[in-house]
Amino acid sequence: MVDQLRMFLDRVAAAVPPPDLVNEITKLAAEFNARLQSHEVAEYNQVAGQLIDLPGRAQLLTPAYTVEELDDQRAAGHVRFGRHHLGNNGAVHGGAIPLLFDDLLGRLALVGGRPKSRTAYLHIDYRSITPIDEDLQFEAWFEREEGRKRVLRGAIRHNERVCAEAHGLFVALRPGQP
Ligand SMILES: CCCCCCCCCCCC(=O)SCCNC(=O)CCNC(=O)[C@H](O)C(C)(C)COP(=O)(O)OP(=O)(O)OC[C@H]1O[C@@H](n2cnc3c(N)ncnc32)[C@H](O)[C@@H]1OP(=O)(O)O
Repeated sequence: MVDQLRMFLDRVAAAVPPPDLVNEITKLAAEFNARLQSHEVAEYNQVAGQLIDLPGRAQLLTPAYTVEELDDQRAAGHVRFGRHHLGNNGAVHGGAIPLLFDDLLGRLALVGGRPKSRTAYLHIDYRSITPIDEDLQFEAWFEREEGRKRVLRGAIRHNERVCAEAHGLFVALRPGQP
């Protein structure tokens, strides 16, 4: 379902459908929404975002990324941004790139039994165009840990070319801290 929804977003972004088809699809989408509404659960019971083996852990906000290597210091894998992530001229929207890094670095910050943390800052350097509809490689790693502070870095590459780099501080939450 999540794969189809991601594809739907890409199709909506790319298509210029005739009015009849727009009306038909709007009705179908309204029906899907109504059917799902009756199955809504509280945040802590939802599965979207918890399905760690699915691309982007089935979190629709996040680009579909797949972790292929993971230990308690480093993660690596690939990501593909779709048409609905387009900024312009074939380049990924500048706001979609921090989404990937926040999720990826935030996830690595948890590995190895570390307590939950929240992003205190996330700095992105846009080094070159990040293309949509291409398989891109990413890497994330720990720079250092000082008490509750975890400083992580990341990079996205298209083949050998660096597209974007990230530098983030994640602060481990105290017990009971939201
Ligand atoms: C299957 C599931 C997978 C799950 C995989 C899930 C991955 C998703 C990850 C997503 C993560 C997010 O997006 S989280 C959402 C976005 N972030 C937020 O909403 C956070 C909002 N901010 C906060 O809640 C707070 O400011 C905190 C928690 C970040 C920090 O507050 P605090 O706990 O009171 O700590 P505080 O004493 O202020 O700071 C602790 C230390 O960090 C330093 N520090 C704090 N903020 C900063 C800062 N911006 N820049 C520099 N340094 C800072 C302080 O100087 C201090 O250093 P020293 O004096 O000790 O040296």
